[in-house]
Amino acid sequence: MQIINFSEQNSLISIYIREIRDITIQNDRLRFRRNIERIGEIMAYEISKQLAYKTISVNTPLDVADANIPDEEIVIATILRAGLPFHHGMLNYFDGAENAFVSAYRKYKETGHQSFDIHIEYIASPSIEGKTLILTDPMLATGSSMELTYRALLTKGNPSKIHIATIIASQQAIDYCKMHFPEDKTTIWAAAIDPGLNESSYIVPGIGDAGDLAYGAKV
Ligand SMILES: O=P(O)(O)OC[C@H]1O[C@H](OP(=O)(O)OP(=O)(O)O)[C@H](O)[C@@H]1O
Ligand SMILES: O=c1cc[nH]c(=O)[nH]1
Ligand SMILES: [Mg+2]
Repeated sequence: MQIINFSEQNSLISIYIREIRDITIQNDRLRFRRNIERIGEIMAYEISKQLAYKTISVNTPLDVADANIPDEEIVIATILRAGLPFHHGMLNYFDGAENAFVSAYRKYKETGHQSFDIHIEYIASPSIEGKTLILTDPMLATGSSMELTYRALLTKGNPSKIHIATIIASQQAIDYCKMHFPEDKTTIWAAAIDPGLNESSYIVPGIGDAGDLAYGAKV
């Protein structure tokens, strides 16, 4: 399984990650969502370099030219709700992709946010049989939401390739995904990989609650 950690090299992504993390900047929701979207755009471009391509002919006003276009059918899947701006960024670049949406959220069992189950209640997806599945979620904390989403999507077919795209992953979630996704056809793309999780399974240092930062607190 290939793991690509963008924080190992400096790029524009470092600026956007800084703004997403910084408590003096991250509460500007418009900027927060747009930064996530921008990372989605850059990541889509990086993923596009790993696709298979075929050559077609196009008629220009003057002659015929060769053009290389992806030879893979792409489905971009996201996990509601924090995944939406990230998904949108990917879709800005893979504008011809099909789309899948899965709701996975933490249902806390008690106050104190210590103990929770992950609930999946909604899935809207095309067939993913033989296609390239890009799973997008800005936070990969324990990795459970990503795994359960993947399992839910397997009811729609077996993808030929899987790209897990995230903004911040914990090292624990990377190790978890290595155990629960097919080794030979999965690549993980992370803008940053953080060392820890706190007792509420939030990534440390992380960013806080991505869904709340993007869309406001929920009750
Ligand atoms: O790796 P995990 O431990 O499963 O945690 C990560 C999940 O938590 C966040 O969603 P959240 O449950 O906060 O829902 P929200 O998008 O509605 O805020 C995030 O977007 C992931 O889906
Ligand atoms: O750190 C975390 C973990 C789960 N969900 C988030 O939004 N942030
Ligand atoms: Mg949340």
